[in-house]
Amino acid sequence: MPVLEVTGLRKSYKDRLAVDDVGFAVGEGETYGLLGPNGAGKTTTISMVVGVLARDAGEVRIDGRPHDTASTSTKSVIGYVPQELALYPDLTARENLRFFAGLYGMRGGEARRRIEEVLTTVGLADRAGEAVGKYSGGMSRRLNIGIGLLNRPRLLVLDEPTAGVDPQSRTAILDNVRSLACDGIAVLYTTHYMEEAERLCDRVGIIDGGRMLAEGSPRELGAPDLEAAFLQLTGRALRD
Ligand SMILES: Nc1ncnc2c1ncn2[C@@H]1O[C@H](COP(=O)(O)OP(=O)(O)OP(=O)(O)O)[C@@H](O)[C@H]1O
Repeated sequence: MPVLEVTGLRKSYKDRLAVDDVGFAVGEGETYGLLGPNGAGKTTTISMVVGVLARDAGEVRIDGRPHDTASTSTKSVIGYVPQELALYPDLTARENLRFFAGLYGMRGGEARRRIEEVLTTVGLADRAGEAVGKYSGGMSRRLNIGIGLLNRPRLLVLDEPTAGVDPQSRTAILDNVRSLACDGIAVLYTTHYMEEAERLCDRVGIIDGGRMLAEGSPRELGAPDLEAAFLQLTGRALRD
């Protein structure tokens, strides 16, 4: 059974149909990339998957259980890393993690241990005592991923985690995602970097105008690469 199963997802903003009959599944240890240009419907899709946005139609199942904005038991197994950073700049990385651990109901020794584990995972252990306001964009994003990992999610959802970050952090983030998938976490992430999706994803879904145009492994879709596949499917270059 897949960790995440999405069927017939639909969402309109007033009269604009942003997501139209989108479906896909992500299994344990699998990395699934949702690929598409700006405005394709990626953020709307994953917002409904994590349950921060109500859908108009369709179904989301986590480990076979129905999931929506009101589901607390399934929400607790999802780690969500939004595009917008939600960090307190005056607090250190460790203090930020402590705050979010508290929101997850983690306390005392359990919280302290998990925070140190997460800091090591995202490669910030030696900078954990610094105020986050002094962090680079890439380091902040890594901390955001750390927050998403605090409650040991079964499904980690990342919205454009490498957009606008320095090359060193980009590599660190990609290595992180790879090793999380090796640990059995299902990873769903959005990107418009074709080359990154080719390197990282077991499967990708190409979305445009709110519709899933094609789905498969990068090799299956490669014509000869994903960039060309997108061009073939839509008649447009991805980054125009
Ligand atoms: N809150 C909103 N109100 C009205 N329209 C919206 C809203 N959010 C998104 N849209 C529209 O819905 C469509 C899909 O947007 P969405 O943000 O899901 O795309 P995206 O693929 O994530 O793009 P990006 O890469 O720019 O984040 C776009 O046409 C967008 O303008």
